[in-house]
Amino acid sequence: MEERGSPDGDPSRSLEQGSEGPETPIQVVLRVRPMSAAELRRGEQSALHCSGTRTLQSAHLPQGARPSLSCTVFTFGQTGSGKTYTLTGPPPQGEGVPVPPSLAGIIQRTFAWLLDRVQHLGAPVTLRASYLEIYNEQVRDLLSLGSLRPLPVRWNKTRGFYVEQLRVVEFGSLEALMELLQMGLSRRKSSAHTLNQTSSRSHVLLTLYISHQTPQQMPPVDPGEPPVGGKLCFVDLAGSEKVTATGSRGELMLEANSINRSLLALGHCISLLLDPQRKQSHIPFRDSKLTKLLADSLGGNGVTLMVACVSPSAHCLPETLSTLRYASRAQRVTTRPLAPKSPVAKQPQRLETEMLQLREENRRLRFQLDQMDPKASGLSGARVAWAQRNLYGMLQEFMLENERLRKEKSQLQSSRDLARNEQHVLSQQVHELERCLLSASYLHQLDLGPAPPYPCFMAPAPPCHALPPVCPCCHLCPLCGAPLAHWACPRRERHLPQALGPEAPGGMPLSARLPPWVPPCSPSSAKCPRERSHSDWTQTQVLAEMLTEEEVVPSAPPLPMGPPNTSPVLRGGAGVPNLARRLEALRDQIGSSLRRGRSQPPPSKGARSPGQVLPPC
Ligand SMILES: Nc1ncnc2c1ncn2[C@@H]1O[C@H](COP(=O)(O)OP(=O)(O)OP(=O)(O)O)[C@@H](O)[C@H]1O
Repeated sequence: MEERGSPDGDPSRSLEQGSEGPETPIQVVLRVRPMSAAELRRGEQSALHCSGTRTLQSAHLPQGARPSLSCTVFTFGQTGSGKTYTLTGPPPQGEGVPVPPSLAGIIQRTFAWLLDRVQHLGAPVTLRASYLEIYNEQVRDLLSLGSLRPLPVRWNKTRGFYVEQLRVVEFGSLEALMELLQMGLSRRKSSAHTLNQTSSRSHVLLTLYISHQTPQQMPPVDPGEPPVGGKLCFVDLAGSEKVTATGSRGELMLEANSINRSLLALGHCISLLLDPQRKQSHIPFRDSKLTKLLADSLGGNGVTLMVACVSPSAHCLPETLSTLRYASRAQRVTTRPLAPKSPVAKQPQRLETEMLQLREENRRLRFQLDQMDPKASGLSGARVAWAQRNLYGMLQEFMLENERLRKEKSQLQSSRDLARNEQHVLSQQVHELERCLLSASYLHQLDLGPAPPYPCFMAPAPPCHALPPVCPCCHLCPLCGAPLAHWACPRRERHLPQALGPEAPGGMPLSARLPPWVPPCSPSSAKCPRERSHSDWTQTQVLAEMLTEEEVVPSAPPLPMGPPNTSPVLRGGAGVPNLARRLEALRDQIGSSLRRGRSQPPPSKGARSPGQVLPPC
């Protein structure tokens, strides 16, 4: 079931607003304009006499709708019946010629009264205005800075139906308002037809917004949204017309149809609002733009004044009677005037309830705060203190652990640097020893006899063999002249045949020759004869593996004095132990080679034995 009388049938919207007042009937007044010159010219007679109690007279026309809450004044009636005239008065007779106050329209009179009240009260009031027309079911902003273009009608809970992007202009004087009014009127769509030379072809809504706050104190929610406060809406409906009577054709006829359709929708809503039973149900305010924008006025939340305008002419009597029936129905519609929702305009009872709730909340929060106070006595206070101590303790622990981790990290870094240095030194030593060993083996193989103790063989440093081969014969050491193993020469393939010949003594290629300490291989052995490998020269499997092994880059050094629970990852890789093992193995190998060399008889005169060449490094 939809909310009673809610324009859009949304109950939540009604709940958001303040409490409703007593049901108030829509005020309807009748205004009969005098016979026009055209009517008199046509010889038409006046059909209405404003006398006695049978006819409501214009004398009851209010001096101005007193703006409180949301007020709507709208005029309705046949075309040419004087609706625009009633609201705005006669058009200006010329530049600077003021309209006599006695002829002023409702808008001028209302605004004059309003300004007077504002000045009298001395209250800071902001006045704004918007002005729109509904032409052929399109809403157009008459105060827009650009061209007239259709604007969408939206709806939300707080505002109800509203026109999006409608310009709202601030004004502060009657003259300023009249300027806005004239600007809007000049842009309003009007045409001439048989019954009215300046017939309005659109419904227009002039809305004045009255707020008690200055814009700085309370800016609107969005630029297009009118400020919170009172609202006065003046609606000048386009006149209903019989197309046959007005002789409208083409565009005029289309306009007339649109006007009549929207007036029909308005009449339908009013009929439904009249019936208390049907008022409970859905009111089709959405059927037209006009009913949407008048929904608040008719639906029950504002004060509404309807001015029925009729022509006295007998020629217009059927339309006049229709207007009177319309007015009669409308005055039975009741509304429940409601102040616009405002942050400061809450009801006293609601404020009192809120205050009590806030007091209770305040008391509860104070109690909770007391419970959290460490100085407070009792179990809760002790718990809080315990929690605080624990937190402090945890913080201290974190700090200590942080410090410990920092120290550990620094130790690991220095250990790593130390190990790297050690690895470097060991690498150099291994390198030198390998060279020494290979040179010695080669000399031994060539049977060159004992060699003088060349410095390069006596000590690891300087690493003369590590220098690039600059001598013409690259198999001799460029510094000391000691011969190098043939594979130690980077250009051995080019120089070896010249230096040593394609074959070494014995008719066997040098690379295939066995060193003298190698036991003769068995003829049945599949490996014999074969290309010599490093292992042939070193004769030690471990050494061969180590020499062919790729350099291991340690991920981290071992911890010399590492804590027992240190992660294995932090203890480092096997690079240094490998090098140390290689070094040790090389030393052993060199020693054993020397020993074997010494135990064998010298192969020829002047030949050097490896034992003589290579002292233990
Ligand atoms: N009270 C009045 N006194 C003198 N002239 C009036 C009065 N009311 C209306 N008129 C004149 O009657 C003519 C039609 O008035 P008006 O344009 O206000 O009618 P309307 O109902 O707004 O017409 P429409 O619906 O076609 O726009 C105008 O020339 C206007 O000056």
